[in-house]
Amino acid sequence: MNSDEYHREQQHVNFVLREINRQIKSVQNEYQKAHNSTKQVLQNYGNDTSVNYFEVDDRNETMAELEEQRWMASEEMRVEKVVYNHLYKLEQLKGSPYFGRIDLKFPGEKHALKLYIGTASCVDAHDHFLVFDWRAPIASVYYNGTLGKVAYKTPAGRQVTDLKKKRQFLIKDGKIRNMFDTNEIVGDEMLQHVLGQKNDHVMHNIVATIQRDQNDIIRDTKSDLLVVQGVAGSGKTSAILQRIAFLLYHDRKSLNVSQILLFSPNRLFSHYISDVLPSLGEHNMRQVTLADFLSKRFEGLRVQTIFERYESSHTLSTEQLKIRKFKNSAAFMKAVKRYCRSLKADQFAFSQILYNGRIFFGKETIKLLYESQPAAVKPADRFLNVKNDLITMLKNRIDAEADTKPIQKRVDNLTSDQYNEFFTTTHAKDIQSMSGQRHYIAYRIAKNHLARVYNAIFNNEFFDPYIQYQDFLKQVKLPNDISKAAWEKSIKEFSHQLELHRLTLDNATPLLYLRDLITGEGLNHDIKYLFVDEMQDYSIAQLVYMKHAFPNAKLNLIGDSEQALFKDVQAPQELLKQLNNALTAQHPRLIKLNRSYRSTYPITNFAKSLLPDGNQIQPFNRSGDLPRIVIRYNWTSAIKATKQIIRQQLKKNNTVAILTKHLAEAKKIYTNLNINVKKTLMSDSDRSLPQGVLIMPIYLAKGLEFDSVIAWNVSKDNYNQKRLLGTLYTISTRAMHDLTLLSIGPVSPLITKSHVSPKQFTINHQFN
Ligand SMILES: Nc1ncnc2c1ncn2[C@@H]1O[C@H](COP(=O)(O)OP(=O)(O)OP(=O)(O)O)[C@@H](O)[C@H]1O
Repeated sequence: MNSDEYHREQQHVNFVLREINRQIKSVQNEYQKAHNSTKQVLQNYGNDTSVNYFEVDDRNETMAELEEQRWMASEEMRVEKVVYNHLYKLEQLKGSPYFGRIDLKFPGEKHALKLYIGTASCVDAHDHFLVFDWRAPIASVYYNGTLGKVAYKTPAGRQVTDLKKKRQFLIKDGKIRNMFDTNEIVGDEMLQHVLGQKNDHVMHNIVATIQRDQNDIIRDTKSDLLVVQGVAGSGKTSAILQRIAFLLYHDRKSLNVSQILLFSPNRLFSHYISDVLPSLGEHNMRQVTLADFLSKRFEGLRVQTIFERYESSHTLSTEQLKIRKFKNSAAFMKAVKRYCRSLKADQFAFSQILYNGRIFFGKETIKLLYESQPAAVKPADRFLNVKNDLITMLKNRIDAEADTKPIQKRVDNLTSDQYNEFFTTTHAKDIQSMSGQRHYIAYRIAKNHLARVYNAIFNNEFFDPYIQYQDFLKQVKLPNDISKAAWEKSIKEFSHQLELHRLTLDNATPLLYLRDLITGEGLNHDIKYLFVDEMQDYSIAQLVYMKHAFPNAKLNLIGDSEQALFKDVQAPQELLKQLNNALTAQHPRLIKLNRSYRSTYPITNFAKSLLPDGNQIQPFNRSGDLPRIVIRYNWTSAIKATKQIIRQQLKKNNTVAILTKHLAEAKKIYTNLNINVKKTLMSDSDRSLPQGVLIMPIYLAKGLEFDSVIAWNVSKDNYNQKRLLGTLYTISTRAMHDLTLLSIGPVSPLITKSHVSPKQFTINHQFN
C-alpha cells in the first residue's frame, strides 16, 4: 500500500481518537456527577432508615418516604451504571479505535460510503457514526462478504449493496502498525501475525479476524440447539465467547448477562477466558463447572468430579464399564422418567418428620395426603400439594400451640422492650388491638418452636430420594450385556458410598433427575442461553439433565468428539446423531469447523495423522519446526532429556507445559525434575497459569494452549489402549509453536500404527 494512503488513514485514526478523547473527558465529568449524586441519595436513605417508630401515624408517613428514597437510590445507581458502561466502552477504543473498513456503494448513490468497524460504536455530536460496533447488522458485510454485491439483514429487512473495498488494520497505541486490502473474509496475512504471537495465558478476542464459519456461529439467532463440532484449535471457544457478546448486543432489550450460563471444564479454563468479554465491552457471564453445580445440588454429599472419575477409571472391570455406559445413556434417563411417571403412592419413599425425637408427621399421614389426590394430577404437582397440605397442618398446630398455657405464660413474662421487638414489620405494625397483638406474639413464639418442622417440610425431608433411586435401580430393565449379579453389586456399592456421604458422578445425574421429576423442583427458568464447552466430556445423561434443568434455555453445545478423554474417540456424525435423538429440539443446527488455527502447520499435520479420519482437518499455514519424538529407556535418562528440552525451549518460548495422562505421573515428574527455572505443579483448584515450566495432567489443560508442549511418556506401555487416542491427540494439539513427545521405551502403537509418516517428525533416540 502506498505511503499517501497510509498517511491518509493515519490522519483519520488521529481524527477519530481526538473525538474519542474529547468524549472520554466529557463522560468522565458526567460519571463523577452521577457518582456523587448516588452517594448523596444513599446517604440520605441511610439516615432516614434510623427514624423512630413509636407513633402509629408517623409510621405510615415514614414508610412512604423510605419507599421514595429507595426508588431514587436505585434510579441513581442505574444512571451511574449506564454512564460507567459508556465510559468503559470509550476507554476500550482509546488505543485501537477500529480494525476494519468497508466501502459500500448503495443503489442510486454517487460515492461509496466509508465505514469503520471496531469493538464498540462511537458517534460524534452530529450523530455520525465514526466507528460501527462489529455486531451492528451492517458490519456483518465485513465478515461475510467478498467484493461485489453483498446483502445484510436489518430490522427493516434484507439490504443489498456493493462492497467496493475491504481493509484491515492493526492499530496499537493510536498508530497503524499494519494495514491490508483484502477480498477474502479476513486475510491470512493478518491471521499469520496474530497467531504467531507468544502465549500470555489469557485468551484474546478474535473480533478483528473472525472467519466466515465462525461468524455463522456468532450470529445465529434462530437455533434452540446449536451444536458446534470443531477440530482442535478451530476457534470454538473463541467463537462462542464472541457469540455471547453478539447476543447481548442483538437482544439487548430482552437479554442480560445473568441469563447466560457457561459450563466450563475447570477453574483454570474459567480464568483463561475471563478477559475476552470485558475486552469486548461486555460483563462476564456466569461460569460453573459440573463439579460445582452438582455439589450445590447435593449439599452434605461429596460428589465425584469428572477428573476423579477419569483418574479412577483405569481400575474398572469390563463389567463396571458397561454399567457406567448404561447409566450415562439417554435410555437410562428415559427409564428414570418412565419410573417417576408410573409411581404409585405406596411405592413412594416417604419419610416421617420427627420433632424432639417424636414422630410429628408419620409416613402413613403423608402417604394418605398423596393418595387423596386425583390420579390425573402430575407427580410433581401432587408432591407440591402434599407439601402445601403439610404446611397447612403445621400452621394449624402452631395456632393451637399458641393458645396453650406455657406459651401464654411466656407472653406475660415479656419485658416491654421484648414486646416491642415483635412489631418491626409493616404487617405487625398494623395490628392495633391488644388481643390481636397478644395472639400474634404467641403465634410467633410457637412458630419459632416448630421452626425445625417447617424447615423439614420446606426442604422436602418427608421424601427420601436415595431410597427411591435404589428402588428404581432394583427394577430397571437391564441391557443384555449387564449381568444381574454385577448390577446388584453396583447397587450395594451405591449404598455403601452413601454411608460415606459420597456419590459417584454416574449416579449423580439420574438421581437428580429423579428427585426433580418427583418434587418438581430444581428447575432454573431464568437462564435463556446455556453453553457447554468441551461437550464431548459430558455424558448424554448429563446433557439430558441440563436440558431438563434449564427449560427456557437455548442449548449451545461445543466440542470435538475426537478430544474425548473419558471414552473412545467417536466419529463426529455418530455423536451428533446421539445428541439429536436425546435432545429433541425444534430448530437444531450443526456447524462444523475444520480449519485449525492454534498450532503451526507441522504440529497440526502430525496431530491429524494420529486420527483414523483426521483428513477433514485443515491446518493453518504457519511455519514451524517438526514435532520431535525423543526416546529414552529409563526414568533417569527421560528426566535428563526433559531438562535439556526445557532449557532449549525456554530460549524461544515463555512457557513449556509437560502434559501427562494422570495426576500421579505429573506429581512424580514435579518431584524429580530438579531444574533452576520456575516449575509449577497445577491442581484442580488453581485459577491462573504462571509462566515457566507447568506440569499437569491433560484434563486440567482442556481448552488451554501453551507455546511449547512436552507430551510425557508416549510409550507402548503408557498408551496401550485405543481409548487413549483422544488423550494423546488432545495433548498434541495444546502446542502452539513446539511439540516434543517423550517416550520411555518403545513408542505407542497409537503413533507408530497411525497415519503419521517419518517425514512428519524428527527423532532423537538414545539408549542411556
Ligand atoms: N478467527 C481467528 N482469529 C485469530 N485467532 C483465532 C481465530 N480463531 C481461533 N483463533 C486462535 O486459535 C486458538 C484456538 O482457539 P480456541 O481455543 O478458541 O479453539 P478451540 O476450538 O476451542 O480449541 P480446543 O478444542 O482445541 O481447545 C486461539 O489461540 C485463538 O485465539
